[in-house]
Amino acid sequence: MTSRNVSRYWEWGKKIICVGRNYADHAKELNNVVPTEPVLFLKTPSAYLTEGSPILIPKYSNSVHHEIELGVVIGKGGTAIPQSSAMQHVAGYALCLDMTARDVQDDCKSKGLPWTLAKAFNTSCPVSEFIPKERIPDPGNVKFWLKVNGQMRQNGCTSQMIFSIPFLISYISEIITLEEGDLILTGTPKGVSAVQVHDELHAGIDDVVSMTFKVGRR
Ligand SMILES: CC(=O)CC(=O)C(=O)O
Ligand SMILES: [Mg+2]
Repeated sequence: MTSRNVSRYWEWGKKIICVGRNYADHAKELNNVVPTEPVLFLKTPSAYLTEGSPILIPKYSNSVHHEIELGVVIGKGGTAIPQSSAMQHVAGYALCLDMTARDVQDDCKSKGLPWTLAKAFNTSCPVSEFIPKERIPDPGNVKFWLKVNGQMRQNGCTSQMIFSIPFLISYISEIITLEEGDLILTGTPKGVSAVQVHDELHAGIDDVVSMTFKVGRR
């Protein structure tokens, strides 16, 4: 049997589970209530994008926002994982973008409709190279940033998260069985804003990883 390499998890077609409103400063900038339970939504595997290909703004949106987030790559699956052993299920991390058609999301919210069109379109989940777990010894204190055309737009730290990574793994796995190769996007800090065609998005975790993506249109 050939063994698969988790560092190329995006080729496996597993789940992308996203946590929304996990940073109070971002919830407030969009006039959303700060949650007392995690807000979850999904992206499909066709949302994955790796460096070298452009983020494509869908035809039906005029306002696609960047949301820079820390992603957690699951290495060992499980259901109802206790918080105390949750980190044993992590293979590594990725810096991720949760590209969001904000105009469509606002419309869905006002009509009480799901966010699929706003969140799960093709290329809506650009990811960095895989970051092995050992390279981030304290995932509760990771500083990350995003620049658009050289200008700092988002600058956050996972210490600001409302729900910690072990809590999220435990909470999600009570509802949805986690599998090897799944990716959890842990939410974005404040500073989200619209991108334009030809913009260059450059993001990083200092001394760990950086990534660059151009923006195009379908
Ligand atoms: C309002 C949102 O789009 C929630 C979200 O994705 C987040 O990261 O927060
Ligand atoms: Mg997000």
